[in-house]
Amino acid sequence: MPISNALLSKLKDPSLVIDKALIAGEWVATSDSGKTFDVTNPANGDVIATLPDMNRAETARAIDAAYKAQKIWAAKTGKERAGVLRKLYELMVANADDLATILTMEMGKPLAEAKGEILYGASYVEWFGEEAKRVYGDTIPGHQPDKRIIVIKQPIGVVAAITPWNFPNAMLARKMAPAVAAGCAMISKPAAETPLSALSLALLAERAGVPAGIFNVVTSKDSSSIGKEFTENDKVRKLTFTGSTNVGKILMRQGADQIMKLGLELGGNAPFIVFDDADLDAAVEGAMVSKYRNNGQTCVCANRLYVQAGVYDAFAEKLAAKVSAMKVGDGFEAGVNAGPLITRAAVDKVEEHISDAVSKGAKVATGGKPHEKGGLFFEPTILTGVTTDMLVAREETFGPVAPLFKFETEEQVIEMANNTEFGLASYFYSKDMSKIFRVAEALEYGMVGINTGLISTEVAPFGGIKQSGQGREGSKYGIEDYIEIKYMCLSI
Ligand SMILES: NC(=O)c1ccc[n+]([C@@H]2O[C@H](COP(=O)([O-])OP(=O)(O)OC[C@H]3O[C@@H](n4cnc5c(N)ncnc54)[C@H](O)[C@@H]3O)[C@@H](O)[C@H]2O)c1
Ligand SMILES: O=C[C@H](O)CS(=O)(=O)O
Repeated sequence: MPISNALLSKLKDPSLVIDKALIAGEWVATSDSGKTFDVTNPANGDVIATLPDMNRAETARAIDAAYKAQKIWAAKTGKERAGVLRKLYELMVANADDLATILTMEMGKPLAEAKGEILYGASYVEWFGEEAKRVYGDTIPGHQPDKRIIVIKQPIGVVAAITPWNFPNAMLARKMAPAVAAGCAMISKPAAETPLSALSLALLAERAGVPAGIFNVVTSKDSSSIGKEFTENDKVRKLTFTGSTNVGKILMRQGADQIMKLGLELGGNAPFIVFDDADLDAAVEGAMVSKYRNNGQTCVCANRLYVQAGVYDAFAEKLAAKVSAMKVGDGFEAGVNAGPLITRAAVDKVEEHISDAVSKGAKVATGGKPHEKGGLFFEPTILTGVTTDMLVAREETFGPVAPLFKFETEEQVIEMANNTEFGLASYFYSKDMSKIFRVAEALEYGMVGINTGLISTEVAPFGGIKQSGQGREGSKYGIEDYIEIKYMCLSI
Protein backbone atom coordinates (compact mmCIF):
# COMPACT_ATOMS: atom_id res chain seq x y z
CA MET A 1 0.00 0.00 0.00
CA PRO A 2 1.36 3.49 -0.78
CA ILE A 3 1.58 5.97 2.09
CA SER A 4 -1.95 7.18 2.78
CA ASN A 5 -2.94 10.56 1.44
CA ALA A 6 -4.86 11.12 4.69
CA LEU A 7 -1.42 11.46 6.29
CA LEU A 8 0.55 13.08 3.46
CA SER A 9 -2.08 15.79 2.99
CA LYS A 10 -1.64 16.90 6.62
CA LEU A 11 2.11 17.50 6.31
CA LYS A 12 4.11 20.60 5.36
CA ASP A 13 6.96 18.26 4.34
CA PRO A 14 5.52 14.93 3.10
CA SER A 15 9.07 13.58 2.61
CA LEU A 16 9.19 13.06 6.39
CA VAL A 17 6.98 9.97 6.06
CA ILE A 18 9.12 7.04 4.96
CA ASP A 19 7.94 3.50 4.32
CA LYS A 20 11.46 2.09 4.07
CA ALA A 21 13.98 0.80 6.60
CA LEU A 22 17.38 2.48 7.00
CA ILE A 23 20.38 0.16 6.76
CA ALA A 24 23.98 1.38 6.27
CA GLY A 25 22.76 4.71 4.99
CA GLU A 26 20.48 3.11 2.36
CA TRP A 27 16.67 3.40 2.48
CA VAL A 28 15.53 -0.20 1.86
CA ALA A 29 11.99 -0.67 0.49
CA THR A 30 11.81 -4.46 0.49
CA SER A 31 12.78 -7.19 2.92
CA ASP A 32 14.82 -10.21 1.83
CA SER A 33 11.67 -12.31 2.05
CA GLY A 34 9.47 -9.75 0.31
CA LYS A 35 7.16 -9.82 3.34
CA THR A 36 5.57 -6.59 4.51
CA PHE A 37 3.40 -5.34 7.35
CA ASP A 38 0.84 -2.56 7.58
CA VAL A 39 0.81 0.40 9.96
CA THR A 40 -2.73 1.39 10.90
CA ASN A 41 -4.39 4.42 12.47
CA PRO A 42 -5.85 3.20 15.81
CA ALA A 43 -8.60 5.84 15.61
CA ASN A 44 -10.24 4.21 12.56
CA GLY A 45 -8.23 1.14 11.52
CA ASP A 46 -7.16 2.70 8.22
CA VAL A 47 -3.83 1.53 6.75
CA ILE A 48 -1.46 4.50 6.64
CA ALA A 49 1.68 2.80 5.34
CA THR A 50 3.19 -0.57 4.48
CA LEU A 51 6.72 -1.41 5.69
CA PRO A 52 9.26 -4.14 4.83
CA ASP A 53 9.00 -7.00 7.36
CA MET A 54 12.69 -7.67 7.93
CA ASN A 55 14.46 -10.41 9.80
CA ARG A 56 17.87 -11.53 11.07
CA ALA A 57 19.82 -11.27 7.80
CA GLU A 58 18.92 -7.62 7.28
CA THR A 59 19.61 -6.94 10.96
CA ALA A 60 23.05 -8.58 10.68
CA ARG A 61 23.86 -6.35 7.71
CA ALA A 62 22.89 -3.30 9.73
CA ILE A 63 25.09 -4.48 12.60
CA ASP A 64 28.04 -4.99 10.23
CA ALA A 65 27.60 -1.49 8.82
CA ALA A 66 27.33 -0.04 12.33
CA TYR A 67 30.49 -1.91 13.39
CA LYS A 68 32.51 -0.35 10.54
CA ALA A 69 31.06 3.15 10.85
CA GLN A 70 31.39 3.31 14.64
CA LYS A 71 35.18 3.28 14.63
CA ILE A 72 35.27 6.34 12.37
CA TRP A 73 32.58 8.10 14.40
CA ALA A 74 34.39 7.38 17.68
CA ALA A 75 37.50 9.06 16.27
CA LYS A 76 35.61 12.34 15.88
CA THR A 77 35.88 14.82 18.72
CA GLY A 78 33.06 15.22 21.21
CA LYS A 79 32.64 18.72 19.84
CA GLU A 80 32.14 17.42 16.29
CA ARG A 81 29.50 14.95 17.50
CA ALA A 82 27.90 17.72 19.54
CA GLY A 83 27.54 19.86 16.43
CA VAL A 84 25.65 17.14 14.57
CA LEU A 85 23.30 16.53 17.50
CA ARG A 86 22.66 20.26 17.85
CA LYS A 87 21.64 20.34 14.19
CA LEU A 88 19.35 17.34 14.73
CA TYR A 89 17.75 19.10 17.70
CA GLU A 90 17.09 22.17 15.54
CA LEU A 91 15.59 20.03 12.75
CA MET A 92 13.31 18.23 15.21
CA VAL A 93 12.00 21.51 16.58
CA ALA A 94 11.60 23.02 13.11
CA ASN A 95 9.61 19.96 11.94
CA ALA A 96 7.80 19.32 15.24
CA ASP A 97 4.32 19.84 13.80
CA ASP A 98 4.85 17.27 11.04
CA LEU A 99 6.55 14.80 13.39
CA ALA A 100 3.61 15.17 15.78
CA THR A 101 1.11 14.57 12.97
CA ILE A 102 2.90 11.37 11.95
CA LEU A 103 2.99 10.26 15.61
CA THR A 104 -0.71 10.95 16.25
CA MET A 105 -1.77 9.10 13.12
CA GLU A 106 0.19 5.94 13.90
CA MET A 107 -0.21 5.93 17.71
CA GLY A 108 -3.46 7.82 18.37
CA LYS A 109 -2.47 10.27 21.10
CA PRO A 110 -3.97 13.78 20.88
CA LEU A 111 -1.97 16.11 18.63
CA ALA A 112 -1.03 18.45 21.49
CA GLU A 113 0.41 15.50 23.43
CA ALA A 114 2.25 14.31 20.34
CA LYS A 115 3.78 17.77 19.88
CA GLY A 116 4.81 17.66 23.53
CA GLU A 117 6.45 14.29 22.99
CA ILE A 118 8.42 15.55 19.98
CA LEU A 119 9.77 18.49 21.98
CA TYR A 120 10.51 16.14 24.88
CA GLY A 121 12.41 13.78 22.57
CA ALA A 122 14.24 16.78 21.10
CA SER A 123 15.25 17.87 24.60
CA TYR A 124 17.25 14.64 24.99
CA VAL A 125 19.02 15.33 21.70
CA GLU A 126 19.81 18.87 22.87
CA TRP A 127 20.99 17.62 26.28
CA PHE A 128 23.31 14.89 24.98
CA GLY A 129 24.63 17.17 22.27
CA GLU A 130 25.95 19.21 25.20
CA GLU A 131 27.11 16.16 27.18
CA ALA A 132 29.13 14.92 24.16
CA LYS A 133 31.83 17.47 25.06
CA ARG A 134 31.99 16.49 28.72
CA VAL A 135 32.91 12.78 28.84
CA TYR A 136 35.71 13.39 31.34
CA GLY A 137 38.30 10.86 32.57
CA ASP A 138 40.56 10.96 35.66
CA THR A 139 44.16 11.00 36.74
CA ILE A 140 44.79 9.12 39.99
CA PRO A 141 47.88 9.48 42.25
CA GLY A 142 50.12 6.48 41.57
CA HIS A 143 50.40 3.62 44.05
CA GLN A 144 54.20 3.46 43.53
CA PRO A 145 56.75 6.26 42.88
CA ASP A 146 57.24 5.30 39.22
CA LYS A 147 53.53 4.81 38.44
CA ARG A 148 51.15 7.26 36.83
CA ILE A 149 47.46 6.29 36.60
CA ILE A 150 45.13 7.59 33.93
CA VAL A 151 41.46 6.70 33.47
CA ILE A 152 39.85 7.34 30.08
CA LYS A 153 36.31 6.81 28.87
CA GLN A 154 35.57 5.28 25.46
CA PRO A 155 32.33 4.53 23.59
CA ILE A 156 30.97 1.07 24.26
CA GLY A 157 30.69 0.36 20.49
CA VAL A 158 27.67 -1.05 18.61
CA VAL A 159 24.39 -0.62 20.49
CA ALA A 160 21.06 -2.29 19.71
CA ALA A 161 17.83 -0.60 20.73
CA ILE A 162 14.27 -1.89 21.01
CA THR A 163 11.51 0.64 21.73
CA PRO A 164 7.76 0.62 22.50
CA TRP A 165 4.75 2.13 20.73
CA ASN A 166 3.55 4.47 23.48
CA PHE A 167 6.21 7.19 23.03
CA PRO A 168 7.66 6.20 19.65
CA ASN A 169 9.77 9.33 19.23
CA ALA A 170 10.93 10.15 22.76
CA MET A 171 11.82 6.59 23.80
CA LEU A 172 14.11 6.27 20.79
CA ALA A 173 15.54 9.80 21.00
CA ARG A 174 16.60 9.24 24.62
CA LYS A 175 18.57 6.18 23.52
CA MET A 176 19.95 7.34 20.20
CA ALA A 177 21.14 10.73 21.48
CA PRO A 178 23.50 9.51 24.26
CA ALA A 179 24.73 6.66 22.05
CA VAL A 180 25.63 8.98 19.16
CA ALA A 181 27.02 11.59 21.57
CA ALA A 182 29.35 9.01 23.14
CA GLY A 183 30.65 7.82 19.74
CA CYS A 184 28.59 4.63 19.47
CA ALA A 185 26.58 3.34 16.52
CA MET A 186 22.98 2.11 16.88
CA ILE A 187 20.62 -0.36 15.24
CA SER A 188 17.06 0.25 16.42
CA LYS A 189 13.92 -1.85 16.11
CA PRO A 190 10.80 0.25 16.75
CA ALA A 191 7.46 -1.29 17.69
CA ALA A 192 5.64 -2.56 14.60
CA GLU A 193 2.64 -0.44 15.61
CA THR A 194 4.59 2.83 15.33
CA PRO A 195 7.68 2.62 13.06
CA LEU A 196 7.04 5.86 11.14
CA SER A 197 8.13 8.09 14.03
CA ALA A 198 11.46 6.24 14.23
CA LEU A 199 11.99 6.52 10.48
CA SER A 200 11.26 10.26 10.42
CA LEU A 201 13.77 10.71 13.25
CA ALA A 202 16.32 8.72 11.22
CA LEU A 203 15.70 10.92 8.18
CA LEU A 204 16.31 14.08 10.19
CA ALA A 205 19.44 12.51 11.69
CA GLU A 206 20.70 11.87 8.15
CA ARG A 207 19.92 15.49 7.22
CA ALA A 208 21.75 16.67 10.37
CA GLY A 209 24.93 14.86 9.32
CA VAL A 210 24.77 11.59 11.28
CA PRO A 211 26.98 9.42 9.05
CA ALA A 212 25.76 6.33 7.19
CA GLY A 213 25.72 3.28 9.44
CA ILE A 214 25.67 5.23 12.73
CA PHE A 215 21.88 5.18 13.12
CA ASN A 216 20.03 2.27 11.50
CA VAL A 217 16.30 1.44 11.76
CA VAL A 218 15.18 -2.14 11.04
CA THR A 219 11.42 -2.54 10.59
CA SER A 220 9.85 -5.87 11.50
CA LYS A 221 6.85 -7.59 13.02
CA ASP A 222 9.06 -10.52 14.03
CA SER A 223 10.48 -8.76 17.07
CA SER A 224 11.68 -11.93 18.77
CA SER A 225 13.93 -12.84 15.79
CA ILE A 226 15.39 -9.35 15.68
CA GLY A 227 15.95 -9.55 19.44
CA LYS A 228 17.79 -12.84 19.01
CA GLU A 229 20.11 -11.29 16.40
CA PHE A 230 20.75 -8.37 18.73
CA THR A 231 21.63 -10.61 21.67
CA GLU A 232 23.56 -13.32 19.76
CA ASN A 233 25.61 -11.18 17.37
CA ASP A 234 29.03 -10.66 18.97
CA LYS A 235 29.49 -7.26 17.31
CA VAL A 236 26.71 -5.88 19.52
CA ARG A 237 28.12 -4.65 22.84
CA LYS A 238 24.97 -3.31 24.47
CA LEU A 239 21.20 -3.71 24.20
CA THR A 240 18.96 -0.90 25.43
CA PHE A 241 15.32 -1.92 25.78
CA THR A 242 12.19 -0.05 26.73
CA GLY A 243 9.08 -2.14 27.12
CA SER A 244 7.39 -4.69 29.33
CA THR A 245 9.11 -6.46 32.17
CA ASN A 246 8.30 -9.85 30.67
CA VAL A 247 10.13 -9.04 27.44
CA GLY A 248 12.95 -7.49 29.46
CA LYS A 249 13.42 -10.85 31.19
CA ILE A 250 13.50 -12.67 27.86
CA LEU A 251 16.21 -10.33 26.58
CA MET A 252 18.25 -10.67 29.77
CA ARG A 253 18.23 -14.46 29.39
CA GLN A 254 19.16 -14.22 25.71
CA GLY A 255 22.01 -11.78 26.43
CA ALA A 256 23.49 -13.85 29.25
CA ASP A 257 25.71 -15.94 26.98
CA GLN A 258 27.45 -12.76 25.81
CA ILE A 259 27.38 -11.03 29.21
CA MET A 260 25.50 -8.42 27.17
CA LYS A 261 25.39 -4.99 28.76
CA LEU A 262 21.74 -4.07 29.18
CA GLY A 263 19.77 -0.88 29.65
CA LEU A 264 16.27 -1.83 30.77
CA GLU A 265 13.37 0.59 31.10
CA LEU A 266 10.53 -1.75 32.00
CA GLY A 267 7.04 -1.89 33.42
CA GLY A 268 5.66 0.14 36.28
CA ASN A 269 2.88 0.08 38.86
CA ALA A 270 3.05 3.59 40.30
CA PRO A 271 1.37 4.41 43.61
CA PHE A 272 -0.21 7.88 43.85
CA ILE A 273 -0.75 8.76 47.54
CA VAL A 274 -2.94 11.60 48.81
CA PHE A 275 -2.52 12.34 52.52
CA ASP A 276 -5.12 14.17 54.64
CA ASP A 277 -2.93 17.28 54.69
CA ALA A 278 -2.56 17.45 50.88
CA ASP A 279 -3.65 20.39 48.76
CA LEU A 280 -6.63 18.49 47.28
CA ASP A 281 -7.02 20.58 44.16
CA ALA A 282 -3.31 20.20 43.40
CA ALA A 283 -3.60 16.46 44.03
CA VAL A 284 -6.51 16.21 41.61
CA GLU A 285 -4.55 18.09 38.93
CA GLY A 286 -1.58 15.83 39.56
CA ALA A 287 -3.75 12.72 39.33
CA MET A 288 -5.20 13.89 36.03
CA VAL A 289 -1.80 14.31 34.38
CA SER A 290 -0.22 11.29 36.02
CA LYS A 291 -3.11 8.92 35.31
CA TYR A 292 -4.61 10.06 32.01
CA ARG A 293 -1.55 11.33 30.08
CA ASN A 294 -1.38 9.29 26.85
CA ASN A 295 -4.72 7.74 27.89
CA GLY A 296 -3.00 5.95 30.76
CA GLN A 297 -0.60 4.22 28.34
CA THR A 298 2.50 5.48 30.11
CA CYS A 299 5.00 3.51 32.19
CA VAL A 300 5.01 6.15 34.94
CA CYS A 301 1.21 6.53 35.08
CA ALA A 302 -0.43 6.42 38.48
CA ASN A 303 -1.65 2.81 38.56
CA ARG A 304 -2.91 2.69 42.18
CA LEU A 305 -4.34 5.80 43.86
CA TYR A 306 -4.23 5.64 47.68
CA VAL A 307 -6.33 8.33 49.41
CA GLN A 308 -6.31 8.83 53.18
CA ALA A 309 -9.71 8.28 54.81
CA GLY A 310 -10.22 11.90 55.85
CA VAL A 311 -10.19 13.20 52.27
CA TYR A 312 -11.25 10.10 50.30
CA ASP A 313 -14.79 11.19 49.42
CA ALA A 314 -13.82 14.79 48.63
CA PHE A 315 -10.91 13.68 46.42
CA ALA A 316 -13.07 11.08 44.62
CA GLU A 317 -15.76 13.68 43.94
CA LYS A 318 -13.33 16.31 42.65
CA LEU A 319 -11.51 13.79 40.46
CA ALA A 320 -14.77 12.40 39.02
CA ALA A 321 -15.84 15.92 38.03
CA LYS A 322 -12.63 16.38 36.02
CA VAL A 323 -12.58 12.89 34.49
CA SER A 324 -16.22 12.93 33.39
CA ALA A 325 -15.48 16.18 31.51
CA MET A 326 -12.71 14.60 29.40
CA LYS A 327 -13.30 14.53 25.65
CA VAL A 328 -12.71 11.19 23.93
CA GLY A 329 -12.03 11.08 20.19
CA ASP A 330 -9.65 11.13 17.25
CA GLY A 331 -6.35 12.72 18.26
CA PHE A 332 -6.69 15.25 15.43
CA GLU A 333 -10.04 16.53 16.72
CA ALA A 334 -9.89 19.87 18.57
CA GLY A 335 -10.24 19.60 22.34
CA VAL A 336 -9.77 15.82 22.50
CA ASN A 337 -7.71 14.75 25.51
CA ALA A 338 -8.23 10.98 25.27
CA GLY A 339 -7.53 9.21 22.00
CA PRO A 340 -8.02 5.52 21.16
CA LEU A 341 -6.13 2.74 22.91
CA ILE A 342 -3.45 1.14 20.77
CA THR A 343 -4.97 -2.29 20.13
CA ARG A 344 -7.98 -4.48 20.87
CA ALA A 345 -5.82 -6.37 23.39
CA ALA A 346 -5.28 -3.11 25.28
CA VAL A 347 -9.06 -2.55 25.46
CA ASP A 348 -9.57 -6.14 26.61
CA LYS A 349 -7.07 -5.67 29.46
CA VAL A 350 -8.80 -2.49 30.64
CA GLU A 351 -12.18 -4.26 30.59
CA GLU A 352 -10.72 -7.25 32.43
CA HIS A 353 -9.37 -5.04 35.20
CA ILE A 354 -12.68 -3.19 35.57
CA SER A 355 -14.86 -6.31 35.58
CA ASP A 356 -12.53 -8.05 38.05
CA ALA A 357 -12.65 -5.07 40.43
CA VAL A 358 -16.45 -4.70 40.19
CA SER A 359 -16.94 -8.43 40.73
CA LYS A 360 -14.94 -8.08 43.97
CA GLY A 361 -16.93 -5.09 45.24
CA ALA A 362 -15.53 -1.98 43.57
CA LYS A 363 -17.92 0.71 42.27
CA VAL A 364 -17.66 2.63 38.99
CA ALA A 365 -17.68 6.33 39.88
CA THR A 366 -17.47 7.40 36.22
CA GLY A 367 -16.82 5.66 32.88
CA GLY A 368 -16.34 1.92 33.09
CA LYS A 369 -17.15 0.79 29.54
CA PRO A 370 -16.15 1.15 25.88
CA HIS A 371 -16.94 4.60 24.50
CA GLU A 372 -19.99 5.07 22.34
CA LYS A 373 -17.65 5.89 19.43
CA GLY A 374 -16.78 2.18 19.37
CA GLY A 375 -13.50 0.83 18.01
CA LEU A 376 -10.60 1.29 20.42
CA PHE A 377 -12.12 4.23 22.31
CA PHE A 378 -12.79 3.75 26.02
CA GLU A 379 -14.45 5.91 28.68
CA PRO A 380 -11.98 7.42 31.18
CA THR A 381 -12.81 5.54 34.37
CA ILE A 382 -12.64 5.90 38.14
CA LEU A 383 -13.21 2.95 40.48
CA THR A 384 -13.94 3.44 44.20
CA GLY A 385 -13.99 0.93 47.04
CA VAL A 386 -10.95 -0.79 45.53
CA THR A 387 -9.14 -3.44 47.58
CA THR A 388 -5.77 -5.13 47.38
CA ASP A 389 -7.17 -8.48 46.17
CA MET A 390 -8.11 -6.95 42.81
CA LEU A 391 -6.03 -7.21 39.59
CA VAL A 392 -5.66 -3.41 39.47
CA ALA A 393 -3.62 -3.66 42.67
CA ARG A 394 -1.08 -6.05 41.15
CA GLU A 395 -0.97 -5.52 37.38
CA GLU A 396 -0.10 -2.53 35.19
CA THR A 397 -3.44 -1.54 33.64
CA PHE A 398 -1.90 0.63 30.91
CA GLY A 399 -5.22 2.36 30.25
CA PRO A 400 -7.53 5.16 31.50
CA VAL A 401 -8.58 3.55 34.81
CA ALA A 402 -8.02 5.22 38.21
CA PRO A 403 -8.61 2.73 41.06
CA LEU A 404 -9.03 4.56 44.40
CA PHE A 405 -7.88 2.70 47.53
CA LYS A 406 -8.68 4.11 51.01
CA PHE A 407 -5.99 4.03 53.73
CA GLU A 408 -5.78 5.06 57.41
CA THR A 409 -2.11 5.49 58.38
CA GLU A 410 1.26 6.44 56.84
CA GLU A 411 2.75 3.06 57.80
CA GLN A 412 -0.13 1.21 56.15
CA VAL A 413 0.11 3.09 52.87
CA ILE A 414 3.90 2.74 52.63
CA GLU A 415 3.51 -1.02 53.05
CA MET A 416 0.79 -1.19 50.37
CA ALA A 417 2.68 1.10 47.99
CA ASN A 418 5.84 -1.00 48.23
CA ASN A 419 4.00 -4.33 47.93
CA THR A 420 4.85 -4.84 44.24
CA GLU A 421 7.68 -6.29 42.14
CA PHE A 422 7.84 -2.97 40.28
CA GLY A 423 9.82 0.11 41.27
CA LEU A 424 9.67 2.75 38.56
CA ALA A 425 7.71 5.92 39.53
CA SER A 426 5.75 6.90 42.64
CA TYR A 427 3.90 10.04 43.74
CA PHE A 428 2.49 11.57 46.90
CA TYR A 429 0.90 14.80 48.11
CA SER A 430 1.54 16.28 51.54
CA LYS A 431 2.52 19.68 52.94
CA ASP A 432 4.31 18.27 56.01
CA MET A 433 8.08 18.47 55.38
CA SER A 434 8.99 15.79 57.92
CA LYS A 435 6.45 13.46 56.37
CA ILE A 436 7.72 14.33 52.88
CA PHE A 437 11.25 13.17 53.73
CA ARG A 438 10.03 10.08 55.63
CA VAL A 439 7.74 8.93 52.83
CA ALA A 440 10.09 9.78 49.94
CA GLU A 441 12.90 7.81 51.58
CA ALA A 442 10.63 4.87 52.40
CA LEU A 443 9.17 4.43 48.90
CA GLU A 444 11.03 1.69 46.96
CA TYR A 445 11.04 3.36 43.54
CA GLY A 446 13.57 4.88 41.19
CA MET A 447 11.61 8.11 40.95
CA VAL A 448 9.35 10.00 43.40
CA GLY A 449 7.05 12.88 42.47
CA ILE A 450 6.24 15.02 45.51
CA ASN A 451 3.25 17.35 45.11
CA THR A 452 3.52 16.87 41.34
CA GLY A 453 2.22 14.27 38.91
CA LEU A 454 4.67 14.99 36.09
CA ILE A 455 8.34 14.16 36.70
CA SER A 456 9.75 13.30 33.25
CA THR A 457 12.55 15.61 32.10
CA GLU A 458 15.86 15.19 30.25
CA VAL A 459 17.84 16.77 33.08
CA ALA A 460 16.94 14.08 35.64
CA PRO A 461 17.86 10.36 35.79
CA PHE A 462 14.84 8.41 34.50
CA GLY A 463 14.66 4.76 35.49
CA GLY A 464 13.51 2.12 37.92
CA ILE A 465 14.59 -0.46 40.47
CA LYS A 466 13.43 -4.00 41.23
CA GLN A 467 11.63 -5.43 38.13
CA SER A 468 11.20 -2.01 36.54
CA GLY A 469 14.67 -2.18 35.11
CA GLN A 470 18.28 -1.08 35.39
CA GLY A 471 20.25 1.92 34.17
CA ARG A 472 19.16 5.53 33.80
CA GLU A 473 18.20 7.66 30.79
CA GLY A 474 18.77 11.39 30.63
CA SER A 475 20.68 13.56 33.12
CA LYS A 476 24.45 13.63 33.70
CA TYR A 477 24.20 9.89 34.40
CA GLY A 478 22.65 8.91 31.07
CA ILE A 479 25.72 8.96 28.82
CA GLU A 480 27.64 6.66 31.21
CA ASP A 481 25.45 3.77 29.99
CA TYR A 482 27.14 4.12 26.58
CA ILE A 483 30.70 4.39 27.89
CA GLU A 484 33.41 1.92 28.93
CA ILE A 485 36.05 2.94 31.48
CA LYS A 486 39.70 2.12 30.70
CA TYR A 487 42.42 2.29 33.36
CA MET A 488 45.98 2.89 32.14
CA CYS A 489 48.93 2.28 34.46
CA LEU A 490 52.11 4.01 33.23
CA SER A 491 55.54 3.21 34.62
CA ILE A 492 57.98 6.12 34.09
N1 LIG B 1 10.34 2.23 31.82
C1 LIG B 1 10.08 2.95 30.74
O1 LIG B 1 10.73 3.97 30.44
C2 LIG B 1 8.97 2.52 29.83
C3 LIG B 1 8.58 3.41 28.82
C4 LIG B 1 7.54 3.01 27.97
C5 LIG B 1 6.92 1.77 28.12
N2 LIG B 1 7.33 0.95 29.10
C6 LIG B 1 6.66 -0.34 29.32
O2 LIG B 1 6.41 -0.98 28.04
C7 LIG B 1 5.19 -1.71 28.12
C8 LIG B 1 4.26 -1.25 27.01
O3 LIG B 1 4.92 -1.24 25.77
P1 LIG B 1 4.78 -2.48 24.80
O4 LIG B 1 3.43 -3.08 24.91
O5 LIG B 1 5.26 -2.05 23.47
O6 LIG B 1 5.85 -3.49 25.46
P2 LIG B 1 6.43 -4.80 24.79
O7 LIG B 1 7.44 -5.29 25.75
O8 LIG B 1 5.36 -5.72 24.35
O9 LIG B 1 7.16 -4.30 23.45
C9 LIG B 1 8.22 -3.38 23.54
C10 LIG B 1 9.14 -3.60 22.33
O10 LIG B 1 9.69 -4.90 22.42
C11 LIG B 1 9.45 -5.63 21.22
N3 LIG B 1 9.35 -7.05 21.58
C12 LIG B 1 8.27 -7.73 22.00
N4 LIG B 1 8.60 -9.02 22.25
C13 LIG B 1 9.94 -9.13 22.00
C14 LIG B 1 10.89 -10.20 22.05
N5 LIG B 1 10.54 -11.44 22.44
N6 LIG B 1 12.18 -9.94 21.71
C15 LIG B 1 12.55 -8.70 21.30
N7 LIG B 1 11.71 -7.65 21.24
C16 LIG B 1 10.41 -7.87 21.56
C17 LIG B 1 8.18 -5.02 20.68
O11 LIG B 1 8.09 -5.26 19.28
C18 LIG B 1 8.40 -3.55 20.99
O12 LIG B 1 9.25 -2.98 20.01
C19 LIG B 1 4.59 -1.40 29.47
O13 LIG B 1 4.89 -2.42 30.39
C20 LIG B 1 5.29 -0.12 29.88
O14 LIG B 1 5.32 0.05 31.28
C21 LIG B 1 8.35 1.30 29.97
O1 LIG C 1 6.01 5.45 29.17
C1 LIG C 1 6.88 6.03 29.85
C2 LIG C 1 7.79 7.01 29.15
O2 LIG C 1 9.00 7.01 29.81
C3 LIG C 1 7.10 8.32 28.94
S1 LIG C 1 7.68 9.66 29.89
O3 LIG C 1 9.17 9.61 29.85
O4 LIG C 1 7.16 9.54 31.27
O5 LIG C 1 7.15 10.87 29.24
